[in-house]
Amino acid sequence: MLLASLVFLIISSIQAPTFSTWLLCGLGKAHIVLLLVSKRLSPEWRWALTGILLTIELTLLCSYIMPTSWVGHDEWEWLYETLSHGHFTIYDRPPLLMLALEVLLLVHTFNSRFVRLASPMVLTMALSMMGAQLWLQLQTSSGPSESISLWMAAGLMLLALYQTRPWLAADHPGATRLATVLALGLSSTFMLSALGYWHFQNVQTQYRLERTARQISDNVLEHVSQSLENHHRAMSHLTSAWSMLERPPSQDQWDSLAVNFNDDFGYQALLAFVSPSGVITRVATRGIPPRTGLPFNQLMHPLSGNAPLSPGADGYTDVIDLKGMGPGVMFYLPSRDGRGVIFGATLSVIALAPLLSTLTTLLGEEHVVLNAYEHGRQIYRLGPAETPAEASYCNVLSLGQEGITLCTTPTRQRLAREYSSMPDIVLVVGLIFSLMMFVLFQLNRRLNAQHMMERDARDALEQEAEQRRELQQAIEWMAHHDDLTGLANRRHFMNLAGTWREDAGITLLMIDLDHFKAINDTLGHQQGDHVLAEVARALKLAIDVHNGLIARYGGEEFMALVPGIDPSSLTDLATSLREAVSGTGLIHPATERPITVSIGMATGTAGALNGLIQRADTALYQAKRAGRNRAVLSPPSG
Ligand SMILES: Nc1nc2c(ncn2[C@@H]2O[C@H](COP(=O)(O)OP(=O)(O)OP(=O)(O)O)[C@@H](O)[C@H]2O)c(=O)[nH]1
Repeated sequence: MLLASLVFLIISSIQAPTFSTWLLCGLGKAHIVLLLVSKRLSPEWRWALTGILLTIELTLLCSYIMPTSWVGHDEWEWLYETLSHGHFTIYDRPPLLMLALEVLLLVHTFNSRFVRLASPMVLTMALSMMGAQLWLQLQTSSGPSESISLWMAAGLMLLALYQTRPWLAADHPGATRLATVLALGLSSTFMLSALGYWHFQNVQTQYRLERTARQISDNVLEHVSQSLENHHRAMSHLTSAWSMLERPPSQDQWDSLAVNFNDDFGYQALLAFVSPSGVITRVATRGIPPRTGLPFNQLMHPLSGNAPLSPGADGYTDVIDLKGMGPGVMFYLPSRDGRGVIFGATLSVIALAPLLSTLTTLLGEEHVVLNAYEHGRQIYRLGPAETPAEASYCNVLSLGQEGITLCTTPTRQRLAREYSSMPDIVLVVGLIFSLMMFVLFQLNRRLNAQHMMERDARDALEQEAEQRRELQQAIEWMAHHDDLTGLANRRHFMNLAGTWREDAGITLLMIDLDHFKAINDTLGHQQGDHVLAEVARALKLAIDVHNGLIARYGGEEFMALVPGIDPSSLTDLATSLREAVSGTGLIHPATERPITVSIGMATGTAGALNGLIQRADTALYQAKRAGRNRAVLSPPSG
């Protein structure tokens, strides 16, 4: 793709009609070569070369968008002509669209992050600019220069495709693509508006220029026509004067009237009085030796076919060669005596060059060039030595029998002055803005995606932490409790009891299910577990009433601790526990009566817990021995 792009640019630069096209192609080729060798270059060199190219392109671009109040056309012209040794003028700049695209593509090579973000928009811009270039060229006349800019546009377009390749190759999930398309749509609308505005303004400028050119041309025509009319009127007066004399003017009369007349009209080459036979009898000349006789007959020669002194008619020639005075026209007005007999005619020769040179100041001020044509043949050129632009406007001047065509063409300087750089500024700013807009959209989308990812990751992390916390709690609970009954285990019980004040009076109870083995044996181990769990739940409820602690001591045996050592309340306590167990509704399979527990109790202080356990255990043993389903209080220790 890169090579194809290079080929297109080489073709266009070989045939480049102007230095600007050649320069633009050259910059494009340098850009491609830079891309080709960039991997072998050190970063410093790459940056330096890119910087040089970019400086040149930006300088060219600035010549479009810098207000002329900052840097005038003359300064730009001087800069370019100096740099290009006179090849290049400010009025022959590279096509703006192509130049803007090339700058974008070059900027595109700078930063890989920017490349990824801006790629789709650069590609869209390349497509739009190529389309716009093509459309503009179809609108205007086609010629070799147009086809060359098409080659150039195609080359730059391929270059843009190449540079957006990483983005095109990347795998985009559907949502991302949709977001990109939306961002592209919005940014492209903005960009196309800028392009549209630019084109509209250019068309307006073109209309304005055509109007101005027509106006200048009309002014020129009016100026010349006015001069000729004045001349003709004056000549009629002169002729009338001879008619009033009813004879040809004497030398004195000629000198007093005709010579002054000749001096008044600077563009008049010769004024003469001609006898009916065609011989010049009186003459006043400007630039032609004041002689009478043959030389002027030569001038008169073309008149012979026109019957110059035909009675009653004013006459004039076509534009003729005035032998050494360039092209010109002869006018002649016959004079008649009182009887209407022509006794001679006044002949005036107007040379075109002096006549049109009266326009020098006007043309110079307006910066236009004047060309005069007769039958399509250029016969005269006047105006500043500046290069004329293509646009010109023509009017026909009635001079002689056929008239001549006067065409005014504004110079390029004039066009440059008429052009406002505002459309170009709007276009370039619009392009940059739409690109930035797209990048911002993309950045925003990325940030959103990143934000969502971060939020998801944070949620997942929090969830995991919560799970860990729950697991930790479960582990801790399991470490401190019996999982079958949910009661504290023996160690936890001991730890909790250790927190009680040592001198607090307490009662320790050892509670054991009666004939539990038989339950297991008869109903099964699972049912035995159920019984254990139900009894534990009932015992806990009963112990909680007394703000005590209860734990599973092991097997079918429970251990409880309640504050207080009052013997009467101990009996109530034991009774409430036994009732709680029988209240579960569980029936012992062997006796077919509610299940029962035996309880051993010991009172003392919390500080002597181990001794209390031992004494309560002994009391429990005694309760079992005494027939079960009862409570025995251990006698107070020693
Ligand atoms: N289902 C079940 N049985 C258990 C569990 N722990 C211990 N046992 C059983 O409990 C029974 C205890 O039996 P013994 O020590 O003979 O006592 P007993 O049958 O209750 O008779 P006395 O205590 O003398 O009234 C044994 O059969 C144990 O297997 C348990 O977690 N689940």
